Amino acid sequence: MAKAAEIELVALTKRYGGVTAVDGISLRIPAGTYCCLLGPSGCGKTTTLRMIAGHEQASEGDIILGGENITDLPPARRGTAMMFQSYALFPHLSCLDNVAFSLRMRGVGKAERRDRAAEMLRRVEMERFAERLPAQLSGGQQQRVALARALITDPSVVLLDEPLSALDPFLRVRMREELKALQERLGISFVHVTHSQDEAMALSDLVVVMNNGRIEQAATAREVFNHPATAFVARFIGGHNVLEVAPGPDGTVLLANGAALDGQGAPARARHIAVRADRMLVRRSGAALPLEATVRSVEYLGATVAVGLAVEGLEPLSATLPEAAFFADPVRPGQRVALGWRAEDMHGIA
Ligand SMILES: Nc1ncnc2c1ncn2[C@@H]1O[C@H](COP(=O)(O)OP(=O)(O)OP(=O)(O)O)[C@@H](O)[C@H]1O
Repeated sequence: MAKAAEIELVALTKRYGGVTAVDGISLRIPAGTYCCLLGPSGCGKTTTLRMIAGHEQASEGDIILGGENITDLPPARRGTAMMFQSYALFPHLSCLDNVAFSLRMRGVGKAERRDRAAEMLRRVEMERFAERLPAQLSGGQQQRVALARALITDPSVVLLDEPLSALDPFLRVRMREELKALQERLGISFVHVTHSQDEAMALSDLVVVMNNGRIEQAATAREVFNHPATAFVARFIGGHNVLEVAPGPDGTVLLANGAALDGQGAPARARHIAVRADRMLVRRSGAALPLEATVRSVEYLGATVAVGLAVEGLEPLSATLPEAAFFADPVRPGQRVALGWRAEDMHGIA
């Protein structure tokens, strides 16, 4: 087994002509970490992954793996292995031969290749399918074979480019659990590119939120959710209301519609505040809360109910209420309500 190793990206940059796809990012991924690169389309996550894999040459900066500078090494000599979005299995090769393929390229003899490939298939619980062709497998099974193929070179890091996006929602959640369990069992790092917030939150020890070729925040999922570092992160991660604010008199903050709030929880230099949707307080109109809102929408989600709210002069807001709390005193679209939040639930963002 390869040893788990720390990855460090140092001021890593990629330019394509005039386009800066990755803009001087620095990041440390400790050995044995499940790390998700999360961000909207075009933010540079795939380019970052491809630079770590060696499929893309860095324009500037360094990639250090286990203390070794691998920036200019060819892909096969880096100690990384990539699993592609479409799995890229060879359609004319059996599962076993697909898994053994890179060993053949390395000149490993046939008997050893087959033994090692069979062992790898066993590890992903696919040994029964060894002689099948990829087209004779389900999406989830193909993914396991692709994983076995990535793992056979004994990498210290597995790189996964949107590995779950081709799967239906049920299978996606199941394979997500499998990926996490496998990573924990192997003890090596997985670096996984996704644009799905749920996926990143569910899997990651380390969530790296990217935007415009830069890292907006790199932290645990809980830290990102509870203390989003920027307004972009708070909006992108979802589940938050993000509002512009300006400093008001006597330590208050002013919302864009002029309403003054107790500024506790928002530092004086905060330009935005974020409040989790599940921390919003929605009461009967006239209750002692600072805002009056109109209910725009009510969406029943099972465990919770999402209430869309409009406050004059502010961006649309949302509140997530536990099912029982909502139905104890339900509101309907068009209804006026009082709205607010506890000062300690308001998070200031510079
Ligand atoms: N080969 C290329 N030539 C020119 N520009 C490129 C090339 N590859 C990527 N880019 C640009 O670099 C930027 C980052 O692309 P990248 O594929 O890394 O984004 P991404 O975050 O992975 O997006 P997606 O989720 O859509 O795959 C984009 O603006 C993209 O258009």
